[in-house]
Amino acid sequence: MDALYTKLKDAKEGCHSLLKKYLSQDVYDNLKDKKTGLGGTLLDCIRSGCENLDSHCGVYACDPEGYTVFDKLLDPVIKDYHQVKEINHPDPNFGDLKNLGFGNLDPSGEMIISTRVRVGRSHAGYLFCPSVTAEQRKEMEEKTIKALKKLKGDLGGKYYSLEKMTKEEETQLVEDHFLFKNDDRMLGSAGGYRDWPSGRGIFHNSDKTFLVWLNEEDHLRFISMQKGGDLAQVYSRLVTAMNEMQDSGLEFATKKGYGFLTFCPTNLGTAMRASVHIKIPKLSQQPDFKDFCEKLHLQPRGIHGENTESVGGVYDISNKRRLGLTEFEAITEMKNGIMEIIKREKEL
Ligand SMILES: Nc1ncnc2c1ncn2[C@@H]1O[C@H](COP(=O)(O)OP(=O)(O)OP(=O)(O)O)[C@@H](O)[C@H]1O
Ligand SMILES: NC(=[NH2+])NCCC[C@H](N)C(=O)O
Repeated sequence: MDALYTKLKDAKEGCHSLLKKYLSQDVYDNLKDKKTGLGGTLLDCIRSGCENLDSHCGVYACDPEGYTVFDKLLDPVIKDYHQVKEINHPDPNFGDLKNLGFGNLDPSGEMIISTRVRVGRSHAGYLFCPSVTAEQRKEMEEKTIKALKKLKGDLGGKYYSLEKMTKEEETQLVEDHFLFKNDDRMLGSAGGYRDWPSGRGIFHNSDKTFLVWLNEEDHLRFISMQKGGDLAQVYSRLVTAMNEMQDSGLEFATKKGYGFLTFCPTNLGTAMRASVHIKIPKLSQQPDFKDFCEKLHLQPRGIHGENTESVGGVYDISNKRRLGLTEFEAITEMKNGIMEIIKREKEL
């Protein structure tokens, strides 16, 4: 670990990660011999950011308790990413579904191709990617399948194990933006693809508007998505599903003031990312495009996921902050930002 830390410390050009910013020699010395009750180490938290100097965040939590044991590093990273002065995340509040104050963000259907809202969740008491075992992943898979079987009506569906899927089925699901893949070098170096594809899979309803990812970056990702810009419908479906999951017997990892615990500190709190795939050929060419998004607390991505390129002026634009505000505030921040994006594109 000392050699990795030296590599990070010596890095200059091209290394702007939050890990580099906050892992001072003092913090390093203070944390280097600590361990969580489950055996999680500082190395588990920092390996990816040291091996990938172009990381943005560069830190992961070894396990839920990592957020306490390694708080001297993780707390400043969390405050910086989510732009909060204190870590004091509110209780969940998804708002009043009958009175959300938004509907379809693009009724003409000219700009928004599709809308997606996801939340991450971790099973309480389990390790995260760097050290979870294949047996534990299988155990979590079984528990999750049992819980998902209780979903009824439009949310009900089937589980597809990655181990049993054909290569063609897998490729098609990835192409259609439904399924994850194993090509994120930052997640890979954090241990995200150990024992691949064992214990991984996807649950979805027949329309593929409600999906659950098992044992990708987080133990669980719950996703609602559909074509077009009807954010109210997509969000309401996710909230309904999450309400049903409360009675499903699954116990999610949380920490007071931090909300729902996830592997990456950028996802903590609501663990919610609400995105649209939107055509913005003019705005995306403006020199201030990134700053414009940043000011609206939005994050632009390419359309095949994080760290991919845009295709034909279509971008994935989502809320950047997930901690320090309620789910309803986060979705409203995203909605307001997307309305500004649409307005500016139309003016150009
Ligand atoms: N609005 C959207 N419409 C259709 N597909 C989407 C939309 N937003 C994201 N996707 C697809 O979801 C998949 C996952 O994307 P990505 O990994 O960037 O985000 P994520 O699942 O929210 O996780 P993370 O933020 O941890 O990377 C990709 O295939 C991406 O194209
Ligand atoms: N999928 C995520 N957790 N994305 C956030 C950042 C991921 C990566 N470790 C980085 O620092 O750039």
